[in-house]
Amino acid sequence: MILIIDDDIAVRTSLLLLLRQEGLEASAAGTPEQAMEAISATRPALILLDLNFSNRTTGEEGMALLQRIKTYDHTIPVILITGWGSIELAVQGMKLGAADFITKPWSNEALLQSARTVMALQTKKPQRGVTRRQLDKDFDFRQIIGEDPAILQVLETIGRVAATDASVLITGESGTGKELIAEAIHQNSRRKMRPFVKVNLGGISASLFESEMFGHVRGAFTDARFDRTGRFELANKGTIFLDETGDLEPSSQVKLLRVLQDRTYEVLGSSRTKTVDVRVVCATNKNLHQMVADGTFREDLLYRINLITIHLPALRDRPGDIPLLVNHFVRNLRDIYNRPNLTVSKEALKWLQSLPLPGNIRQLKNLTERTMLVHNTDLLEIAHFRGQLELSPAAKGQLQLPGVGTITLEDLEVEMIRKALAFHQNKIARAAAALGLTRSALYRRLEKYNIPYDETSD
Ligand SMILES: Nc1ncnc2c1ncn2[C@@H]1O[C@H](COP(=O)(O)OP(=O)(O)OP(=O)(O)O)[C@@H](O)[C@H]1O
Repeated sequence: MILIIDDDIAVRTSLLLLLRQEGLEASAAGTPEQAMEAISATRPALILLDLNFSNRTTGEEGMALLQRIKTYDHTIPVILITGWGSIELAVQGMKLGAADFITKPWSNEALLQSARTVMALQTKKPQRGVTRRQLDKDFDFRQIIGEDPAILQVLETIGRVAATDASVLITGESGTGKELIAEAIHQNSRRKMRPFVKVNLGGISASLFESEMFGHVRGAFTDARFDRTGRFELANKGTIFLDETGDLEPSSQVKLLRVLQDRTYEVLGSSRTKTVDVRVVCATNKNLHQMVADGTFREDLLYRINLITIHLPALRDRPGDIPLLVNHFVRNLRDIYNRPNLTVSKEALKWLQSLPLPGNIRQLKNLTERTMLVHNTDLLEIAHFRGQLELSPAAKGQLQLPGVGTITLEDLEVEMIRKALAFHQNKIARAAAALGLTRSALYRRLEKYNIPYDETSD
């Protein structure tokens, strides 16, 4: 049962009608007392709460009621209804544990989508300790290689939320697989036969945002010689993947918020309002919470896009997956380049695990491909990879040497050895591999420079 709480009888009636028409059971309360009574009589599956309760528009009463509900039973999901002008109230409510918010005047599609999503998510509880085998039985994750517990948890979340329309925010460093995960969400959803439209928001200037996203009609502006279909229309019924969300300029953020809020937009140069039915998946390698604190990203937009957040670990935090990934890339390369006997030595796989790989999976993939293209041998060894790593732009870009005369070569060597030991938690073999030395060569230097080390760690 869905409980509608609003003191305005017109709102109560129209919401009751809307929900019942959709076959959803609903009842309504007009005062906080009635609401609490109804909640204690039957636990609702969802509450729709108008924050601008009573004639006062401060939202105080609504907020107090939200708090009462959450204290009584924090597991009941609450969707807030607020005026567009009082969106900060909704943000405050989200912090108090509301599941979502919609703005008045609401669009019926947006409201129903939100209500269904929130209720669907309620029925699916996170599972701990799922195995890769279990996940592969239930979902299609063929493209995603990985068995690290952090990745399995990511896959568990995707599996759980894919079937709902929940907006998903994917965070993680560059090259960790955000786009691949976005595709997997789409592939495992009921929208999979419909379009998956990727938009790089970082590449769209504020002046072009509307025409790119919503389209334009001929003559809408000087250069508009033809009609243009916007990305939202292309993605209708499917999924829109908004990459580099953190790079969106402030004036575009508010336009995006509007369409995500109401599921409606206007094509540039036309006064007709269009409705869109999309699932939204966003990705960024920026820290949006920090950006909100700095005032460069809208807090209401953040709440709108991150009903579910998925964080992808850096590759260096899941070194166990490196051999699996390399072998997967090699399998593909065998077919692509017709090198059926291509393999990577065990030692090389181990050595690759010791690299910091700031470019993550993309860097590993490129490194494997480059190494295999340059060396016409079937067995790829450490030396083959090392040569290519030194050439890698990621490694070169990182290298910032101190000024000439400020440090001796010996000092630099000592610093680098210490850094490698710290990075690999004093594991001599790993530190040596990362430095391009044999273990005995590293031991010699440790003795020479009097650097303390743990003999038992090797
Ligand atoms: N788990 C994985 N298994 C196999 N391949 C992967 C995996 N994760 C990423 N890749 C591959 O690594 C490359 C980079 O992945 P992707 O483009 O999804 O990263 P990203 O996080 O979106 O990067 P960016 O932030 O730079 O856009 C792609 O070629 C992708 O296919």
